[in-house]
Amino acid sequence: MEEHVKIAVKDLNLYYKDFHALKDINLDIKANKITALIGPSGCGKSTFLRTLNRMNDLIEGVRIEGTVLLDGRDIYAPDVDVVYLRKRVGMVFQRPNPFPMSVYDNVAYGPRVHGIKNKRLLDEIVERSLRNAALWDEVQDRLFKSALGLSGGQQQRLCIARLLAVEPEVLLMDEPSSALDPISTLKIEELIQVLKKDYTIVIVTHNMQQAARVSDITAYFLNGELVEWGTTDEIFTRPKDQRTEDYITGRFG
Ligand SMILES: Nc1ncnc2c1ncn2[C@@H]1O[C@H](COP(=O)(O)OP(=O)(O)OP(=O)(O)O)[C@@H](O)[C@H]1O
Repeated sequence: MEEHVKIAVKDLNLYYKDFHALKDINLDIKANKITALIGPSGCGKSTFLRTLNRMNDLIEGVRIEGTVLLDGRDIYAPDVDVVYLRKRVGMVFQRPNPFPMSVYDNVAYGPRVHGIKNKRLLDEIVERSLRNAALWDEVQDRLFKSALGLSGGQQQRLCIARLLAVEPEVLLMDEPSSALDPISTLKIEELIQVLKKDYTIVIVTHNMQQAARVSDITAYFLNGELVEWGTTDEIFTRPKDQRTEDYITGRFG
């Protein structure tokens, strides 16, 4: 069966004023797979991730050329509703950033913004989202307490629950466990594995073991170029490009 390409990136270039940060990127992001973006610091992984839901639009002096097709439609077309795009393609950041409000209100925030007022429906969404983020058992007794009282790992899963509550299709994760301890990291990795059944996931990681453990597809970036991409198994055992080999064997980066 042909795999569905959820996001097709074609000839993508991005400039921060005069600085050419992404160079002719071509990549297919497959539905219900986990794609890991790896590469040394400053190679453009986060910049690339942000092009997938137009988060770079918020940065002054950014110019983008090329196309990013989500289910075949260009997300940079002039008629695209960016708020709706970011609901479909949501993002989790490096540091957990819950809102300074209760656990419940954090998760209900998105659905409320999208017009859901019914209390029973909101209760259902909050519980389902927290369960799907593997957090329900730990917070069901403190739903109305501040989210800022949760541990870092719990806060990050809360941010994932907040994202799931608006029913996205693609989850972008920018080093989601880099601020967490090893046990919380493991929980996030297990969660990501479960979520791929229902979502398409793109994860930036500094940690090559993490990429090898969690992802199906790996893309190696260097100096704004996508050097190569393929199945994680291929990239880690039979890379085609010497530069990839140097990086994954730890000779560089
Ligand atoms: N807002 C900005 N304005 C100008 N240059 C930027 C901006 N954001 C990033 N850059 C530059 O673009 C390049 C790619 O940065 P990016 O953050 O995407 O890399 P990265 O691979 O995610 O790095 P890291 O792993 O350190 O987070 C870097 O040279 C960076 O300095």
